[in-house]
Amino acid sequence: MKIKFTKYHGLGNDFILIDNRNDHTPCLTSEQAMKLCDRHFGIGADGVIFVLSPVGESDYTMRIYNSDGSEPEMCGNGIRCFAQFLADLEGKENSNQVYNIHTLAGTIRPQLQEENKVTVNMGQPYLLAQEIPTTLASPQEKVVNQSLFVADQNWQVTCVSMGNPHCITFVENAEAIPLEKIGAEFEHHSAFPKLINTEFIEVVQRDYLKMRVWERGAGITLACGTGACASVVAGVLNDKNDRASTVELPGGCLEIHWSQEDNNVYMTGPATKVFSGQLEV
Ligand SMILES: N[C@@H](CCC[C@H](N)C(=O)O)C(=O)O
Repeated sequence: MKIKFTKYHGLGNDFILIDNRNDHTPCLTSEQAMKLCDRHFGIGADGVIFVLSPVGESDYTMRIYNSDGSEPEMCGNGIRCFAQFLADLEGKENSNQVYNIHTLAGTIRPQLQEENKVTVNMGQPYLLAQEIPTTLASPQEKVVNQSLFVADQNWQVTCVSMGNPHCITFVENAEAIPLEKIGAEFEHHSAFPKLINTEFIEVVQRDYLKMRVWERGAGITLACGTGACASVVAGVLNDKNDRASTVELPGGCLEIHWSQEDNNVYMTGPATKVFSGQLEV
């Protein structure tokens, strides 16, 4: 079977996009997706994203596999690439088109902006322990600045779900965190039944954060959109940063705003096409 694909990235968080608009289910298995993500034996990517037919009132459905073949509920950089891919497919590049995208985290609304940027209404953050999910507090409590023992030391963590789960730690120097050594230990900690994405945040000033991330199912990546949103929410809960903050990631900057008016989190950042090709599976 021959399948066309296009590769995009959002600040170096890279994805293989597949036009699957006529189907309800992905045309590749999770094992096939995992092979395509391999940086030596495949195309190389942090995930594979499928544009599927709509569910309910939505325009399209997004499904994604991480590079290890697991399926997350949502992907922030991925949904900007998804919107840009749709704009390219539909010839809407220079419009302010809004798409209603059905995801496993509910309906998410990306809007095209100028210069390949996309603003996404990422919806409301989930803060209760049962919603993350985590056993770090009783089900109806929030996990804010709570102690977690990982890799032989105590970390003060805050947990936020943007549809997918995040554990955020504020540190003096994000660069100094040995992510490659400790990231997997956070991801697989027994306090997180669905595993966890882990962010380390250095507050440079109240509206500017530096972030490094270990993603569930993908390891260290150059950027994580849901992680940047969750980190700004965590910073507000800990009175570390403003509701509107720039988050600098290894791959570049995202603008995040947790709106006081509607409680939704808005993310603005680029989505860049890399190349197109054809697979034979
Ligand atoms: N890179 C993404 C998040 C992708 C999903 C994540 N690895 C998970 O398993 O939850 C983003 O930009 O949000």
